[in-house]
Amino acid sequence: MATRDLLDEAAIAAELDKLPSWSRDGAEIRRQMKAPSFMAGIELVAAVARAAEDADHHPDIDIRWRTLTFALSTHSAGGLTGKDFELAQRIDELASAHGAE
Ligand SMILES: C[C@H](O)[C@H](O)[C@H]1CNC2=NC(N)=NC(=O)C2=N1
Repeated sequence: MATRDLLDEAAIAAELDKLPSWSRDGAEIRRQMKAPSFMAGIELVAAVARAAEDADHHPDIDIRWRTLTFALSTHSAGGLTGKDFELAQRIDELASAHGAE
């Protein structure tokens, strides 16, 4: 898959099937999670920030005490691409490692 290409509806549905914690919201996918504590959430956000820099792909992040919401979209392509789903998978791994669910 050329990860920067916009995905069609069938491809988006197939990718979402693999990421049950994520939901579609128009041109974005989003996941909300709860960290064990405020500081654990902040440390998770820092780990996601490092992954985002590595990928040169950056989520929108909302922090409300222990509740974190991550939203992904490829702004340069005007919608969802493979880059969004790759980073979503990485965020899931980091969330598990930080005890967020
Ligand atoms: C130049 C650089 O690659 C772009 O600005 C990147 C940076 N991070 C990005 N993040 C996201 N989510 N979408 C983008 O289109 C995007 N573009």
